[in-house]
Amino acid sequence: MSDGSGRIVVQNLSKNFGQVAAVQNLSFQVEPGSVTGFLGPNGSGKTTTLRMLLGLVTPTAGHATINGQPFNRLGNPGRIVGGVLEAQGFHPGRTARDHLRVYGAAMGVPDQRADEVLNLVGLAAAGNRAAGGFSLGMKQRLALATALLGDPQVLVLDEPANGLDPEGIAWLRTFLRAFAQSGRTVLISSHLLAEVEQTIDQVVIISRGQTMYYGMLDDLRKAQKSRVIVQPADPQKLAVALQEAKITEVAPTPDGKLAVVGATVQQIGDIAAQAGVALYGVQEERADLEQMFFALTSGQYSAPGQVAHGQLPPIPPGYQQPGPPQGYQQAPPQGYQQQPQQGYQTPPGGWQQAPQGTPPQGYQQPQYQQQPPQGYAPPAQTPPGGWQQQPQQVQPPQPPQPPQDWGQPPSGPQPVQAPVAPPPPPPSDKNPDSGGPDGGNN
Ligand SMILES: Nc1ncnc2c1ncn2[C@@H]1O[C@H](COP(=O)(O)OP(=O)(O)OP(=O)(O)O)[C@@H](O)[C@H]1O
Repeated sequence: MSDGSGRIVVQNLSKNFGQVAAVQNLSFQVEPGSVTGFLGPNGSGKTTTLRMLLGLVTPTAGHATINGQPFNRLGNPGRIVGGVLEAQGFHPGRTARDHLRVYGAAMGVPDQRADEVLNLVGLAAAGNRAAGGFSLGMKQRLALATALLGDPQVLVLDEPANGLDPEGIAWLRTFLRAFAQSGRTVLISSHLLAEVEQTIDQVVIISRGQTMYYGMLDDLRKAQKSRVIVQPADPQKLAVALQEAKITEVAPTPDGKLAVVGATVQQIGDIAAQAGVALYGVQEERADLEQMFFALTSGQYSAPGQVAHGQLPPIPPGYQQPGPPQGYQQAPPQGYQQQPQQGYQTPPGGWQQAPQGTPPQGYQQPQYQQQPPQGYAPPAQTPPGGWQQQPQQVQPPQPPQPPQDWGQPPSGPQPVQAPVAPPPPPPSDKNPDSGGPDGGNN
């Protein structure tokens, strides 16, 4: 029996495709009134999880429920869940309006609902155009319109921002925030944190099918740390002086500077002065959220597998406390090798190692840049990789930036009149040519 809560529960969910463990023991919950981002690199298991949630793939173990029920036991799923797994499967010669009417009829909603949802997604002017001529962004909107036909309580969207231009992303953010503010539930996946950062409240980050972080985005923000890059006249002497002052997280940078964690600019300046070491430059750098994401998903770590809600992620590389956390493998990074200077002995314990390996495809390897990336215009959205330069002064962590559009009155989908009869096909399974939603792999 559906509990009507609008809650999504994923419990110890696993899926193997032969030898491929696509999803491993995944657990999280999405509450109504919130937007949860389901994030992970390509191939990390996002789509497989969403497919299990939408009843398109049979789990190997565990379960996923909406309103306390597996998808296939929801009485009229199209009225409860709107799902978009890919913006494909539209009949190319059919107009957007006709496409919606066909799906609406299967769901038992009146024809006029097609125009309502076209308006909701900003496609009113394109209702008479054939979907085959739509851009990717327009197809995303049409797919969303299809999911909204049944005026659902829950939205599950796989990479909804894919193909949208910046204006489209801003629009989607406003729409999803308003949808959630009207008391409904939103779960969206993405492989780009920056793309959804301003939209989501809660985040589930997965890598290789396993949970790396599950909790509020604000808590992840608070976990950001800063480090200070110092350019001393004598790096070795300063490193020793810092060690003696119990500041042990000190690492040489490839260009002969020192990266210091756990000390303020002032503390370092004082220690340098006492040690008689001249400083030619001091800059504070703050790890941005995207970099936390890289650190969590780069695959260099053995994954923790089960992470309780609110559990903070491991400290990103470069910010490790002395000694690697249990279960973690540290190795010298690519592009950031430990390079003791000539005649410059590495002090024992406290030399931190930075990230290893190549980032997942599509990602920029975070660099320990001394200069902000070219063209970087802070601060509305921090670009991937890179560190925010904060010369000389230690800045407190930046408060989360509310999206510009927050606070707008909810403008969610309008109620559908005359709920009707036969259980419609899942809206996500829109491709009549797919030969079955699971592609024979469930
Ligand atoms: N039907 C299938 N048969 C075999 N392997 C599959 C199948 N579906 C997914 N996989 C594998 O499961 C893993 C997770 O894939 P999935 O599509 O869920 O990842 P994803 O995070 O959604 O990736 P992307 O961001 O690229 O869409 C991958 O290794 C993928 O190759």
